[in-house]
Amino acid sequence: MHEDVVVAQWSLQVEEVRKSYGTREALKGVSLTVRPGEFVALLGPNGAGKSTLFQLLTGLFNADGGVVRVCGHDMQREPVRALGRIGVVFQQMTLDLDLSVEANLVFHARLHGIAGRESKARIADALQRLGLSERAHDRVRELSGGNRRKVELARALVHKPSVLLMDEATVGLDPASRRQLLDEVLALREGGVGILWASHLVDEAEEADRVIVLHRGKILAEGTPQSLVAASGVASLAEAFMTMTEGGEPSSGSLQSSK
Ligand SMILES: Nc1ncnc2c1ncn2[C@@H]1O[C@H](COP(=O)(O)OP(=O)(O)OP(=O)(O)O)[C@@H](O)[C@H]1O
Repeated sequence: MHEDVVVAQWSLQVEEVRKSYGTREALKGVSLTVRPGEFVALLGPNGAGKSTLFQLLTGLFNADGGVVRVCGHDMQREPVRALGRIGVVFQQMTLDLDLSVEANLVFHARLHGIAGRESKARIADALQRLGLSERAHDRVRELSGGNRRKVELARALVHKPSVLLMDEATVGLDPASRRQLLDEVLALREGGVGILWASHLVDEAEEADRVIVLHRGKILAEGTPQSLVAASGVASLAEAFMTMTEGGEPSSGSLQSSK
C-alpha cells in the first residue's frame, strides 16, 4: 500500500548525487525527478555525466553522496526493490546474439522471478507491442539494428517497470528507426511509466514533457522545451542547448516521422 502511494507521486527521485573518478568530478550534486507518465529528456554533450548517472541509477555502483529513490525505494538501502521497478536500455547492446529473441526475454523474465505461463504471456505482449511477434524465434544476430533495439525495449518492459531508463538508446540507428523507437517510448507514458531519456541529440527532446540539461556534472537548466527556448531568447531548442553548453557540440540529427 505504502508503495502504491509513493508510486503515484514520483517514479524516480535523484537528490544531490555526487560521483568522482579519482580527482575528476563526474557528477557535482545532481537532483532530478521523474513523475509517473512523464517523459523527461536528459540532454548533455559528451562527457556531461549522463552515463555515470545511469550507472548510479541502475545500481552498477554507489554514489559518493546523495540519494536515488525508485518509487520511494532507496537504491542503497533497498536495492532489490528499487531495481525491480526499473527497466533499462543501455547505450551498448546487451543481448545475446546467438540466442533467439524469445530466449533473451525468458532469461530476463526469470531474473525478475517471472516464469511459466506468466512469462510467456508477458513476452508475447511485449513483442506484439513492438511489432516483433514474428521474430520471436529468430536469433538476435539476424535482426537489424533497429529491431535489436526494439527487442531491448521489449525486454526492459517484461517485468512492468515503473521507470524506464534509456541511455543514448538510438546510437547507431538510422533516422527512421530512431523515430520509431522514440515513438514507442513516448507511447509508454499512457501506461504511467516514468521515462528518463538521455541523449546528446537535441531533436529527441523536442517532444519531452520536461528537458534537463546536464553539463560538466551539473544541471544547467530544466523546463519544458518551450520554456527553455523562451528563457534562452533563441529560436530553437538546439540553439538554447548550444548557448547553455557553450558550444558543447550538440548534434541535431534528423528524425523522420514514422507516422
Ligand atoms: N571510469 C572512468 N574513469 C575516469 N573518468 C571517467 C570514467 N568514466 C567517466 N569518466 C569521466 O567522467 C565524466 C563524465 O563521463 P560520462 O561517461 O558519465 O559522460 P556522458 O555524458 O555519458 O558522455 P558520453 O556520452 O561521452 O559517454 C567525463 O569527464 C569522463 O571522462
